[in-house]
Amino acid sequence: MTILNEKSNFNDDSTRLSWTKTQSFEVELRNLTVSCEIKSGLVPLPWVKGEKKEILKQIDSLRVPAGSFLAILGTSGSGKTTLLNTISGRSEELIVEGDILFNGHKVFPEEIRKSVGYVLQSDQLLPTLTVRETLQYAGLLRLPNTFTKARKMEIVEEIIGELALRDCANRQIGNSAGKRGISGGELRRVSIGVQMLSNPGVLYLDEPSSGLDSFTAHNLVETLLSLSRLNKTVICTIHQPRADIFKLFDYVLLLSKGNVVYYGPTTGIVDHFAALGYECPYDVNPADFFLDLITINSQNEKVEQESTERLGQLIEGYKESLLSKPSIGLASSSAEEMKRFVPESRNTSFLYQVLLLIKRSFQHIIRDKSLFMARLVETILMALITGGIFYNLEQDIGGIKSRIAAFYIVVILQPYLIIIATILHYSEELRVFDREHYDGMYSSVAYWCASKASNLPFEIITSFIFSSIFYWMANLRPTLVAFLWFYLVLTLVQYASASMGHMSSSIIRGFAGASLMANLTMTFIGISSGYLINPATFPFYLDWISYVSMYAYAFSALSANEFLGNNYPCPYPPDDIQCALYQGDQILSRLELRSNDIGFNCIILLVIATFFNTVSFLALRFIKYKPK
Ligand SMILES: Nc1ncnc2c1ncn2[C@@H]1O[C@H](COP(=O)(O)OP(=O)(O)OP(=O)(O)O)[C@@H](O)[C@H]1O
Repeated sequence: MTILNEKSNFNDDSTRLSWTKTQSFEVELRNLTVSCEIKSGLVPLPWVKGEKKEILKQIDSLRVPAGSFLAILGTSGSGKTTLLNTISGRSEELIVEGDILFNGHKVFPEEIRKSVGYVLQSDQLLPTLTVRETLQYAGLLRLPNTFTKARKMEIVEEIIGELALRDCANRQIGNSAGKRGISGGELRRVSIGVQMLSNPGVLYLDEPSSGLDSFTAHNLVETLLSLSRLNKTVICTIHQPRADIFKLFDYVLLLSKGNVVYYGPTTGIVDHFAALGYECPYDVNPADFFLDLITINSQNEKVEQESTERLGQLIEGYKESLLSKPSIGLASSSAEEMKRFVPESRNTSFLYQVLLLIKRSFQHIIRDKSLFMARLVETILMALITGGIFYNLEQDIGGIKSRIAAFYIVVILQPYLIIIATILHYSEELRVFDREHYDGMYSSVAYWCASKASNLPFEIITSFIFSSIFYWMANLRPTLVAFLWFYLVLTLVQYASASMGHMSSSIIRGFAGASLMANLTMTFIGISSGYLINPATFPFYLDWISYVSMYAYAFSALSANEFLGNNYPCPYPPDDIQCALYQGDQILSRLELRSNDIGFNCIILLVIATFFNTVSFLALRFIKYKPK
């Protein structure tokens, strides 16, 4: 592993951040108790107090020396993730009592989050970027702006080398939805690299080896050991490690039912349990042996009682041992390392974040071939199909009726597909946003601006393609001005629809929930377009829908564009009453639209899109989704 041999050469005395000057933290827990509130009832009411349930019970005098490697082990539900989240400042929903100290100073969740790295159990990365690009974007956003771009890239290359990612540096990340990419172990290392780029004093990892084969898991844990030797305190939770992996940890914390059963050097665990009467057989993996010992077996009452008694005895045994007493058996930090911790502020300017995120989002959209091609092919196919159905419309009564039907189809169908594509796109991208925003890489405002700007060109292009094919195939009003209005209206309704998709995704994460919300909204406002039901006939309590329906305004604009002042050849004598059926203004008045003013309808479409955009902005800003 290169990391052990290669000391970084990117010192920069002008900045706090450089590898050799990394401030590593000793992590100390004093009287730490973590509980949650369990509320009864079908719908938990915020003002009703629930029952308090302790998840972690009084963890005291637990010190993890700076630059060491600690593994938190325990049975399922023992509280490993809760502990990791608490000491990394990520347990907002829990009641935390007691103190967390970094280098002897009490720190609060906000401060902790800014100074540590947290590698989630699942890798939230954009699948279309290469390993190198992923780390470069993270470097550009996380490294201090006192570094030049060239220097940031140098640091990224160093990390790629340290994490043994050179062979796959130019390969795309990929995803489980069919996009081939790098292996699971490489994926984990990229996630670690992203966190390393904030130069954290402590690196936390939740089940870093889950889903990896044992060889890859061993390599990964070796990498983590190497990082700790670079003066990073590394703390991870892990499930049943192999014996050769177990040996790599400096310290082990054994948890069962929220109690500490052992905390101390890995080398001392066998002797500690032997002293309590539980000798680990030489041919058994110590991790398996100790985990079995601390598991409550509920197969039947008798064994459950036995295992509960044994666990109680082991917890007491630990409490009475020297290991549970402060500073016994553990190295303490030097005076230099006990310096007051200063939280890092965000490194880049707002404009820089927006421009970088726009570039990245463009890359992602263009490279997401399935979605990009689906959007393009779908637009062309939809234009050809609808153009084919309404091909070369006659100037007679049938043709006039078909024109009205065509406008309804155009304002509903194409935007509907846009909504689905938008939600599909954001359901993936927002998972990455949640992680990066939580990590403090950029502001939600910067992300919102970038996502709006990067998607707009695609709305403009796809609606141009659709309009160019459909308009002339259907034989609509044959003037350039009328075509341009048609294109503008279609662009605006598509933009408003995409904004609605974005809004749904910003409020509800995940494709299923967001598309359900968007579909319901769309069905509701779609019926009031003015084609299926005349808005003037709506019952009073539904009257408002047509005022907020983008489809109603788009339908009005397209109808006005076609019929206003446009008379079709009447087959009857000019003074025949039936000729009114061929006069555009008469047709419009029978449609009883909200407004025949195309410009006014376009402005309202913009207002509706702005409303959706404002809601998505507020949702991204104020609804916090904790990354998983
Ligand atoms: N926010 C919460 N609200 C209610 N209960 C919670 C909450 N967080 C954790 N718990 C409960 O606390 C216990 C410990 O959970 P935790 O996820 O920390 O365990 P774990 O050791 O990481 O388990 P596993 O290995 O299965 O992931 C579980 O019983 C869990 O249901």
